[in-house]
Amino acid sequence: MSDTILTLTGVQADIAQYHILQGVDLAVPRGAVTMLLGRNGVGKTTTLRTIMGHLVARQGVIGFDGMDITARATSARARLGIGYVPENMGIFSDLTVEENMVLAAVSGRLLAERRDRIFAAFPPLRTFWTSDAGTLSGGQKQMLSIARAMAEDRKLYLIDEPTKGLAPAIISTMVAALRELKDGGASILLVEQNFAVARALGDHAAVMDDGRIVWSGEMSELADDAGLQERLMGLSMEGK
Ligand SMILES: Nc1ncnc2c1ncn2[C@@H]1O[C@H](COP(=O)(O)OP(=O)(O)OP(=O)(O)O)[C@@H](O)[C@H]1O
Repeated sequence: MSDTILTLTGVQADIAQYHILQGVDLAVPRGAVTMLLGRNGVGKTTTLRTIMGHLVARQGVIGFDGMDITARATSARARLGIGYVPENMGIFSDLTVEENMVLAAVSGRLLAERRDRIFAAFPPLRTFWTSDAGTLSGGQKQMLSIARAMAEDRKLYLIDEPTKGLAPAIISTMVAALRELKDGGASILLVEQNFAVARALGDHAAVMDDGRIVWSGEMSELADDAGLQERLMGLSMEGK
């Protein structure tokens, strides 16, 4: 079994007439957290969407767990074990928390053991289990969206800005839950603007600029080098 679960080689993708991904080369190690970092608008979300198949790569190869998935449908990628937590959360407001979870389980059943693990990671979901998801707070919705990705065992989680707009206390809950997911052996590719969160969770980092990966290495190396952070990501990431 290769140590790398996902590889992107020269991946290019367009949104309408715009050439957004301009040749992304990325290797995501198995059983670790890789942070995908970079300034606003450089193509991080587009990279996740292209890996999931919501956008079609017009050039390049996406390899997952030893297979070429470049031409596979999104549903096939999900069946192979890729879970995606989009930034806009992708939850159903009119359904209860429980119904949202059951729908997320491919088998249509949520195992009790898995449900208990999710309750342990996100206690508010137990409290609001029978409430409509639309009535949850922003942080609780974010928890539900990550919990939905955990409804089945995934080989790889793609998670887009899970702490965006959350209060500091909720950010710690989110970090603890993501750490638990990581400790369970999951491979995670995580887009994050909060550098403290990136530092706390990341094993590896890849930095994007203008539709390409411009740096990759150990998260600790980037975290310890303020000059490198400034050069790669600008002052906006500093001190966060
Ligand atoms: N539907 C769209 N139509 C046109 N351009 C788009 C569309 N969606 C994204 N873009 C553009 O594609 C580029 C990459 O966007 P993307 O969302 O991938 O960036 P990002 O790195 O995730 O940024 P952020 O950190 O701000 O979320 C941006 O310039 C954005 O304006």
